[in-house]
Amino acid sequence: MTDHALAAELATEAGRLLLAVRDELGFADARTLKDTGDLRAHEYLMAELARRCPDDAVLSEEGRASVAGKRSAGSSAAPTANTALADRLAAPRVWIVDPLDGTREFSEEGRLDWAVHVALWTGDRLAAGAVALPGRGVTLHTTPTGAAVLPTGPAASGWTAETAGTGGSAPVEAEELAVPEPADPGRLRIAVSRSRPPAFLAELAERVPVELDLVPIGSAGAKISAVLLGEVDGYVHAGGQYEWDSAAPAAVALAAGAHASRVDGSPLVYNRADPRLPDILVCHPGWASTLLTGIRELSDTMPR
Ligand SMILES: Nc1ncnc2c1ncn2[C@@H]1O[C@H](COP(=O)(O)O)[C@@H](OP(=O)(O)O)[C@H]1O
Ligand SMILES: [Mg+2]
Repeated sequence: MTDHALAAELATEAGRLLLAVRDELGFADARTLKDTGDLRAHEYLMAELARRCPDDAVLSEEGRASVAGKRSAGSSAAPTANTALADRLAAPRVWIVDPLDGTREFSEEGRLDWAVHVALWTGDRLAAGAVALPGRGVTLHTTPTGAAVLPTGPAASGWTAETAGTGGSAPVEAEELAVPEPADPGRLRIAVSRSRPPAFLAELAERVPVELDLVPIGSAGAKISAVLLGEVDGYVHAGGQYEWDSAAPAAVALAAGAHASRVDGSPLVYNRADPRLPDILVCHPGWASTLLTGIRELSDTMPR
């Protein structure tokens, strides 16, 4: 099985577990639902990666020392820890996973904007990535030819008993994903955080020669997927985020021909000692310079 197929399988299966957690616990106690979802998906991904890629390092949001006291419903176990820092920094292959991105939206009944992220960093690049959108029944992922795909057809909602573990080919027909041109070149729809939209975007809207419509969506993975699916034209975030929030969706976005960078235009770099990666811009490449120039002019007021 290729790294791409493995990433897609693990993200999809973790997503199924998360749907089962929603069914099991319901929405009455949001805190328990969020913690249980975070930890069940984390434990599944850690166990599968340890079994199937025992020599690889892993960086998961929920494997940090700072979440060691967190417990899921019905379990007394602490989360499985990430690869030790020195070993991770020296590792040629590092899986960077967010077991549940958009935790808040996961805990809100009816919302589909949450995701599972599985990415592979190989020292200087994102070598593979998958973003499962379990509520929508799809997983966007990279392929060995350097493309990005969205599986389609009857089995698109996941891997079946027949297709899992049968040598790495995609389980269903796959539609190649190519970041679409904005539908209306005079008006860009920009996805932003529901809870922490960057304040500078209002000012950016005054400076760029197009109208900006801000579209609040939860989860970095769901927002970047929305760009690739043509539901919005870009994603701008600043003020705080971590490597696991963007690694997998950035891998898919780059493979789909999108621009994905820091908001100063520099490349997204992963597997650093400090996993903070506070800002990101994803859009069609044709709009990158307009947005980057507008953001650069605001740089005095940008959050650091
Ligand atoms: N200012 C900030 N500081 C730290 N993390 C942030 C952040 N803004 C967004 N994030 C993280 O980025 C992800 C997407 O956020 P949002 O939906 O607000 O756009 C969320 O991940 P998790 O849900 O995995 O915690 C959220 O915690
Ligand atoms: Mg996240």
